[in-house]
Amino acid sequence: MSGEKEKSTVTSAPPSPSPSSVAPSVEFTKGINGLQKFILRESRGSSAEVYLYGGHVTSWKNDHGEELLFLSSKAIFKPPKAIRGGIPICFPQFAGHGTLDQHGFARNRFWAVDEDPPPFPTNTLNKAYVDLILKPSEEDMKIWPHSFEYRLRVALGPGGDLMLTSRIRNTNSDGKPFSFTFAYHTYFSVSDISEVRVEGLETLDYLDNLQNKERFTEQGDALTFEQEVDKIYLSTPTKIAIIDHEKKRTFVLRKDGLPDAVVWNPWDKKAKAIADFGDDEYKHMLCVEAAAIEKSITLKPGEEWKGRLELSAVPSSYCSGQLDPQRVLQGS
Ligand SMILES: O=P(O)(O)OC[C@H]1O[C@H](O)[C@H](O)[C@@H](O)[C@@H]1O
Repeated sequence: MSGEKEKSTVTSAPPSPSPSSVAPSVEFTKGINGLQKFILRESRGSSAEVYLYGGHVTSWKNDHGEELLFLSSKAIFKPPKAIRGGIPICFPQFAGHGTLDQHGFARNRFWAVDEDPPPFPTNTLNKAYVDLILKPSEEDMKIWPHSFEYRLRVALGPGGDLMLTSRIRNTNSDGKPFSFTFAYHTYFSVSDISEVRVEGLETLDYLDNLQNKERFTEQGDALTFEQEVDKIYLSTPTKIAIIDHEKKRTFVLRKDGLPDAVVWNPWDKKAKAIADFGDDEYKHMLCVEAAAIEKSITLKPGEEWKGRLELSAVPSSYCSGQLDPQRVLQGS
């Protein structure tokens, strides 16, 4: 199959702020190995790519065309392997927290375009966005016997902010509730992991996946990285920052409905053991994953859960300490 354009749609037509700008647009095309993807473009030049396979965001670029997400050079765009990098969706199970395969199955299913999504409360003016939907197949129901509708909207705002909204509804007709755990497994691209600091998680409790999920309390300082890390921070604030000193760039995560945050970097030894991950690539990535893990989400038939993640990348004149938990709680 060729990489030819199949269809092009403009989702909104805002007034042009300058003669050089173009309206936000959404293009449906073929990506790697002929897998279908959407390219979202906003008027100032930033863009994002979303594959139907996995409902997976694989690229997010700022208005200078710089890639902000890490995607492994060894990523395999071939089902049933999940794509290594970008934003895999972990649903209905995070990692091995249950009987399903690692991270559940949403990340390696083909999603469909949601042609007629229920209304969103958020304003879509000036945004390029796409709505996807995942419903379980008969095979899926054999391993997870529940009927659901998972709607995902991926939107790119005029400033280049990337927004993911998940709406998951229990559509069981047998009257049964279901429970799930969840994560937006975001791989951020960083210049050098040893130059990176994470703010917003200091002093919090976490479960350490490298120590039998034992519970510890983080020290008072911002997180820095010198070795493998795989921790689930609990009851985290709605804002977390990843400060990349070398790039002079700060990523800000804002999240809603997602109390936990996983921080993962495999470091050198584990990197070598992951087939679709380059030996040295751990130096250039950090996963900070907005999640709901410690307390699973339970939905009765007809109930819907919403989990939202908003990512922005700003120049690092960003003040250290801005995400002091107390100040975040006070809303400053
Ligand atoms: O290799 P994957 O199945 O994509 O998982 C990659 C990583 O995901 C999460 O961050 C988990 O906390 C890690 O334990 C796991 O190694």
